[in-house]
Amino acid sequence: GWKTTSTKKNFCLPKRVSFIGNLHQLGHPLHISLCKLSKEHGPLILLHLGRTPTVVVSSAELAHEFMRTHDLCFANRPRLKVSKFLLYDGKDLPFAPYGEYWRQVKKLCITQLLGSKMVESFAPLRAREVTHLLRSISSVAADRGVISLEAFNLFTNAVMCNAVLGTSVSDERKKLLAEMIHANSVYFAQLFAEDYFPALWWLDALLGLEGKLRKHFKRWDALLDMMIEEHVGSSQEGGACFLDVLLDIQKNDSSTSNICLTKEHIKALLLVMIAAGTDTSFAVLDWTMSELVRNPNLMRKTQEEIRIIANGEATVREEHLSKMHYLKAVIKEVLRLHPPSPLLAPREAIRDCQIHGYEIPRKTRVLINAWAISRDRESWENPEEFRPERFLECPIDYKGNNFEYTPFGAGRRMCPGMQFATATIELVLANVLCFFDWKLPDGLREDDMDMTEGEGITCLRKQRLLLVPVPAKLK
Ligand code: HEM
Repeated sequence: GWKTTSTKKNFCLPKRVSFIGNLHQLGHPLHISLCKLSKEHGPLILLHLGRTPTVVVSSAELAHEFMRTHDLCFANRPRLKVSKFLLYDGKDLPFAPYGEYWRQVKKLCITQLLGSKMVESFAPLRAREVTHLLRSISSVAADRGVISLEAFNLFTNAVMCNAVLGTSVSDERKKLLAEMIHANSVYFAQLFAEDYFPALWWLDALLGLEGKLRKHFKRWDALLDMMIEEHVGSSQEGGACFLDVLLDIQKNDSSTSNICLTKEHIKALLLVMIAAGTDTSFAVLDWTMSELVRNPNLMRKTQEEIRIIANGEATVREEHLSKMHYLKAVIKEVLRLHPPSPLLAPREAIRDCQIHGYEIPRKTRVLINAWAISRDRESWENPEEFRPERFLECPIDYKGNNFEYTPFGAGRRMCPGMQFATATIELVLANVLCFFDWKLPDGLREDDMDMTEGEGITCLRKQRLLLVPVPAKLK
């Protein structure tokens, strides 16, 4: 049960109805409804989601407690039904329980798969996919047509798949993957009865949810088998991809690691890499284009910087990016107002822990509302305003040391894909903004843009943005 400590601090408990607890108070999107609750009840609230006690953290100071001071205590993830079914029961990385397997694979990601050297080695691949995207935008522009930002989703997917599998993916497969990744995101946001009322595990089956999840998993499993088979049977161009590294470890050929990987581990890891890397990076592109089109002055300022630095070259290259301070500030501001994972990923207390005098028992689930924190008036001036300049004026960044701003999380469970993601995002934005001007389709005004968020664990716009690309007149 919940105890208060000697200082007798009581948790802020929104009034709850017996049995369902606070589930009825939660709306969509979850981070916004939790933000409203925390405004009413304080930055640390305890919800009873069914039988699962869940703490919601909504201030920078408390985020620091959970992800820095007591990070080890909260380094576990809850064992959710969706990860049991879709991620081969936690054989992935994001939902792997805290322990030796997680530690080894995380190390592998940081030092090899997603480390600086590997990210650099993918530069030609990023350049190739950017050229491919620029060509498809050009052909739309030549017909004075409209392009859906879905094209940018296929781009992030292509970069990720290429890095994972070492080969290009057909357009047809890209579309299939984009659809399956979106379905994952929706399943991860879904409330399954078993997660909140373990005794009611059968209810998910009765409601047909479990059947759908199983079917979805079977499609993934077959696709992953096929991708591995195709990879093993083909000769590779270029350097090592993620799958090569994993297969080497499986054969025990690698001297750098002593993890024991089964085929299921490999499939789980491929699945999360492809999914975690695609949707989140696309979300940043989606919101950046939306915010810039809505703020034409900022769009102009961003383009001016890029065009001066690119200085008439045929493409913007990675060497140019380090000088593009305003573009980097735009991306930071997008990650502040629209963090792709607004509640980070759920954590679970490994043991009892005391935070600010509150006793938090083992197994309590923890949600860090990064969305609410990066819009908190305590930390940010005019937080609702899209103003990239704020990042030119302050040294705050997303590397996990500023707890008022943690779009990639912080501590042991922090995202290992940050560098991979920013390299991709910066390059593609610099290019599409350099070579095209972007307008809304006829009849739509900036003020009419629908900025509502859609469903799913990754926060994307509800409506795909449609834009008219116009080739830029470069001097
Ligand atoms: C803009 C893009 C991205 C954002 C905003 C993002 C955000 C996040 C967040 C918030 C977490 C949870 C952190 C926590 O619990 O403290 C996470 C975890 C993770 N991300 Fe990312 N991510 C992005 C791109 C990527 C990419 C490109 C990859 C790799 C392919 C990736 C792989 C992972 C993995 C494997 C984890 C789990 C880490 C663990 O549990 O130890 N992410 N990410």
